Amino acid sequence: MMPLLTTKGLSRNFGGLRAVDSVDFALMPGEIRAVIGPNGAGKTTFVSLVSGRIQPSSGMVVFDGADITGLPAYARVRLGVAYTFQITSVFANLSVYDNVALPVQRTLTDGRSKGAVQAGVITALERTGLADRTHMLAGQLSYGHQRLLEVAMGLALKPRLLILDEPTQGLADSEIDNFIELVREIAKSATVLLIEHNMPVVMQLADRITVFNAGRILAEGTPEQIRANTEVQDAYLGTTHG
Ligand SMILES: Nc1ncnc2c1ncn2[C@@H]1O[C@H](COP(=O)(O)OP(=O)(O)OP(=O)(O)O)[C@@H](O)[C@H]1O
Repeated sequence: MMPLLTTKGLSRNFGGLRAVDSVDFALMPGEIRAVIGPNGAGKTTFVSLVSGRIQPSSGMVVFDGADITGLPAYARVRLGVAYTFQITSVFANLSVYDNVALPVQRTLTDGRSKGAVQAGVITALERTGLADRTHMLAGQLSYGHQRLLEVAMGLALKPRLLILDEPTQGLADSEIDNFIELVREIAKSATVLLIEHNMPVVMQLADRITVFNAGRILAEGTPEQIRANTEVQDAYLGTTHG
């Protein structure tokens, strides 16, 4: 089987800092992959390079066999790479429905009819359990529901690869259980790449784990392999992440 996504020698500098340093990475179709690592390890920079939110200093990104290095984020969305927008991009004074519909209207210019857009938005809201809140203002949703709204915004783009950046941060335990079920459901039709700090979530959800440290991949493996890896435990010592 061919990987859905690969990176080769992917690097990104910020001034003198090499935030992502020559990363070779491969993701198989249908996988749920968790990216973990201490604060400042380069996780967000790495997934931002994959999504096209930022561009690399060197190296390449290949999606489904095509070199997508240099393509802007919206062009990658059209190919099937969606990144969940941080909560700051939820428009509090727009309806839940419009928050999901707008990214679709902005990025997918594949001649979809209004009805098809509408159906896609409703499906995404149903899958995330927000269908009975479509007309509420997004700002009236609870924090947990706003985080689900971000996922709905990504899902409505019908991604083949859905990238989630710390999706469970700030959720209550009961919300986290529902979230785990949601991601398993999403993974039936898409590949999922998530940055996650909540270790029980990572251990329950991930098929494989990639551990970043100082801009590089320190280790990669199944949850069992990563749990038993003393190098990984050492990398976390002295860091303050919860
Ligand atoms: N836009 C930027 N300008 C300058 N430095 C940056 C920028 N973005 C990230 N960095 C630096 O790059 C390094 C990696 O940051 P990044 O956010 O990718 O780490 P992370 O693993 O996602 O950390 P966290 O778990 O805290 O979110 C850090 O030292 C950070 O300060």
